[in-house]
Amino acid sequence: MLRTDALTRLQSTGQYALELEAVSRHFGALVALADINLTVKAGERRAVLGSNGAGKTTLFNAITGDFPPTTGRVRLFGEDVTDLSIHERIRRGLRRTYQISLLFDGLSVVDNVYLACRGASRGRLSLRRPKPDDAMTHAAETLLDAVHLGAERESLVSELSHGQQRQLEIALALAGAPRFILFDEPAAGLSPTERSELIEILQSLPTHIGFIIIEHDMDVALRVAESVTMMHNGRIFKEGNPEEIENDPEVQELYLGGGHA
Ligand SMILES: Nc1ncnc2c1ncn2[C@@H]1O[C@H](COP(=O)(O)OP(=O)(O)OP(=O)(O)O)[C@@H](O)[C@H]1O
Repeated sequence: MLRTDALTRLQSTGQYALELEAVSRHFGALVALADINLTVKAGERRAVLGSNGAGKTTLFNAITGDFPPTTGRVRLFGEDVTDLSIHERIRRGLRRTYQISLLFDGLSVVDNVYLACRGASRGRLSLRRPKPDDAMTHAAETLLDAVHLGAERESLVSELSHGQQRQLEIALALAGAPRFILFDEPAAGLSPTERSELIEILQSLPTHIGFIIIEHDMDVALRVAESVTMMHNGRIFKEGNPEEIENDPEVQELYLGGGHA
């Protein structure tokens, strides 16, 4: 599962998975993102933290193309993708999970992942009925094991717990060889046990897959990330490793001690 060779190759080229250069996003008079400069190395795991309205989701939207930036450039693995569609960014290995569920409730767990694998493949428009030993079915099952849902393969999504549904969303994001994933608050609403499982799943992702995680749960964020970006009022106000961020007096004042829910 680990692709250390690929990771080493990427890192030795010094390639960035993501580069944001002077990215801003305005909604009318409101400046949701102001002059964001951010780089994330290939394979790096970064947490983006900040209070409500800090601009975290808008940042994700600018990266994916859901709401392109008002000004600035976005580069993915060295390629300028600012003017590319969401789908073209997905084809280049970018994935995202949302705060709201995008699962098909009436389908089985394995069918949800199968459809995601198929959607990410070249033959996605084929009407050919897949054979039972289809490589994509195998890929779907491998992904279910990676998110600890192998035993729930045939369950309907509607029968899963909230935590299991979040795990399934991670499996969907892993479909079709992603290179970089944006996780939007994957721990929201999880029980302590489900959080531990989530941490384990995120820590076990193949090492060549980098990610950014937006997370209000500091324990989850600081345990899965090696670097942290703090946002406030649409700006980056601090970057560091988890220990530096946790011990930073300004961060404690603004975020940890500031009554943030
Ligand atoms: N589509 C939109 N139209 C108008 N304003 C928006 C839109 N999306 C976000 N905003 C505003 O931009 C600012 C940043 O919002 P954003 O959702 O990015 O913050 P956030 O850090 O993700 O907050 P939260 O932690 O609550 O999800 C907020 O003031 C928000 O009201």
